[in-house]
This record gives sequence, structure tokens and C-alpha cells, in this order.
Amino acid sequence: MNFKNYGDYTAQALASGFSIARVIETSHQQYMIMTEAGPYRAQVAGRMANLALDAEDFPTVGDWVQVRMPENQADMATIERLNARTSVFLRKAAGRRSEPQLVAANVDWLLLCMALDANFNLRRLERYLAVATASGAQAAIVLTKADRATDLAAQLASVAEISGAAQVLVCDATKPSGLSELQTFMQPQLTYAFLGSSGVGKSTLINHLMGTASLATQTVRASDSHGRHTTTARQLLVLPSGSIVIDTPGMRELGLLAADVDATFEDIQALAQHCRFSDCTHQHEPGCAVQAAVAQGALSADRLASYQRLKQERAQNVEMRGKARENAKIDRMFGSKKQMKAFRQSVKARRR
Ligand SMILES: Nc1nc2c(ncn2[C@@H]2O[C@H](COP(=O)(O)OP(=O)(O)OP(=O)(O)O)[C@@H](O)[C@H]2O)c(=O)[nH]1
Ligand SMILES: [Zn+2]
Repeated sequence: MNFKNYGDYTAQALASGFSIARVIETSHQQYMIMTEAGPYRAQVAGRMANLALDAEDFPTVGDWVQVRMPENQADMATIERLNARTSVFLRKAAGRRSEPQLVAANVDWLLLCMALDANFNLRRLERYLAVATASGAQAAIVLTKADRATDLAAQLASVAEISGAAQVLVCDATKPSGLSELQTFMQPQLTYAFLGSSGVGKSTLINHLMGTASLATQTVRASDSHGRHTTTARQLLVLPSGSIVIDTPGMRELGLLAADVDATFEDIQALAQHCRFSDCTHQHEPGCAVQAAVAQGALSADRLASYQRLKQERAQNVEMRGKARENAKIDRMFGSKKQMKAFRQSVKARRR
């Protein structure tokens, strides 16, 4: 990893006596970071935690941070500053909670993984593309388990219809040469995050890419002075090729929060230019060019339904998040909504 290439940040860090590090693992506000002097456990400085308003204000895997190094490698480093991110990938936490979960930062390429077996699902791929478009990272599609493809040619054709500019790579982890397209694609020094639902074969791909450099040699268990290691959701690894990868296991549901649905459905956007009403919802309006395309068979009804579903889900989650933020602000100022009401009552009473 290149710790020198951070221009202003490196200068700023050095001026403050801090070191530049990259977050390689997070778990319950505990961090594992990689520094020029090797891996360290780290925690966020109290001052920084106090200023943090959102989940986004805390470091996540892939973040470049400025740290105060401990005297002793067994002790924790302190994360003092978070460097600006080139990309950040968010998802809505599982369930009804609208809190965003930071998945990874400073990712150059999101590798959207989809298995070619019975779990192949174009609508899910559209969802991943929408999230990727809003992340700031570039996206490529990795089709896994080619040995189990139901109909490879037809599947590739249907992916090509929705993939836009994203490159499509096909992998088969059961064959020695089955990862060559992916290996040719990946460049040293760049950061790749594998994204996909549970079981698509992300860990299998990463293990193959790691080759003999086993996961154990990469993780920093040795530096955990307590001798235990809580398994975490995300991990940043450096491959023998020099590429940097972030695994994101266990993603059962990718809730839309930051997502650019319109950019992902450029075909529908282009058609919508010809709708009679500029605010057409493409549902029942007269003169709707999108519905006309469906009627003519130029646009699949499934794809239109997928677009509308994703638009609606995103709007709902953004609204929920707005409310959650407001509540968080109230909690910070008053402790709780109840205390805020009590405070307002007391102000009123005093006025009388
Ligand atoms: N047939 C076949 N099976 C594969 C291939 N790649 C992975 N598998 C199998 O698919 C299953 C899931 O693979 P994992 O690599 O654990 O999937 P994952 O995406 O990391 O899953 P999570 O860790 O739950 O996110 C395992 O049983 C693998 O052996 C492949 O190319 N072909
Ligand atoms: Zn319309």
C-alpha cells in the first residue's frame, strides 16, 4: 500500500506528528489499521467521536486516516482525523432501521458479483448497479459459477441489455484458468470491493486470488494482544499481485439509500424525454412514451417495474433517514423527545 501518495493529507499529518494509515478491519468501533510500521489496533479519538453526527463520520474499511501512534505496538493507535474519501459505499442496514451502514471507502472498483446458477437475477443486478453508480467508484459485473450456468449465451445477452457501460467478467472457480478474465482486469495498487449476495462465491474468488498467501498470513491476529479475534464483516487484503480487495460477506439484503436509479436506467430516462408530461410517472398518463415502448415490446415490463420499485424504495429510505437524523439531533440536544417536550413546556410555563 502506498502511504506516501496522499499529498496534502500526508503533509498535514506529518505537521501534526501523525502517521498515515489505512483501515483494514472494523468491528464495534474497534479498528485494525495498516501503517508503514505494520498493523495496529486503533480507536477513534474522543474529540473526533464527539464531533461525529452520522455513521459516515466514522472510519470504515478502506478509509485513509491520520493516527497518533502508540509507543508500543501492543497498544492502540488513536485515529485523529479521517481523510476525505474518493468514494464511499453505503447500504441501508437490514430491517426497518434507516441508519446507513458504511460498507467501504476509497474503492476504485466495485465488483458486482452475480452467480450464473439458479440464483441469477437481473433485477438484483439492477439494484447493485444503482447503488454502485452513486458510490463514486467504477463498477464492473462479475458473473460467477460459469460451470453452473443455466444458459450462458442467453444470460450474457440479458446482462448486456442492462449493464450500460459496465464491463462484464465471467468466472468459474472450479477451473484453474477460470479466473483469468478477472485477474487480467485487476490492476496493482487499486482497491476492489466484491459485492454480492451471500453464496455467490466472493470468498472463493478472493481465496483463489490470494493463492498461497493464506488469509491467516494477511490478517493481523498476531497483534491482537488479547489473543482473540472477533470475526468482522469486512476486511481489506493485499493480494500477491498488489491489488487491494475488500470482501463484504453476509450481505443478504442491499437496501437502497445512496443510489442513482435514473442513471442506471438510462434507456428509460431516454424514453421519458418523449413523454407528454415532464413529471410523468409512466404508470397511467396519456402520451407516455415509456408505456408505449412496453406495449411495442421495446422495453420489458419487468425492467420498468424494477425501475419503479427501486425509485420508490430509495425515496422511502431517504425520507426515513431524514426523520432518523432529526430524531438523532433532538436526542443530542435534549436527551430524548420526551425531554425536549418537557423543556418546551417549562419554557412556556416561564413565559406565562
Ligand atoms: N460450482 C461452483 N461453485 C462455486 C463456485 N464458486 C464458489 N462456489 C461455491 O459456492 C458456495 C459459496 O461460496 P462463497 O465463496 O462462500 O460465497 P460468498 O459470496 O463468499 O458468500 P458469503 O460469505 O456468505 O457472502 C461454496 O460452496 C463454494 O464452494 C464456482 O465457480 N462454481
Ligand atoms: Zn411516461
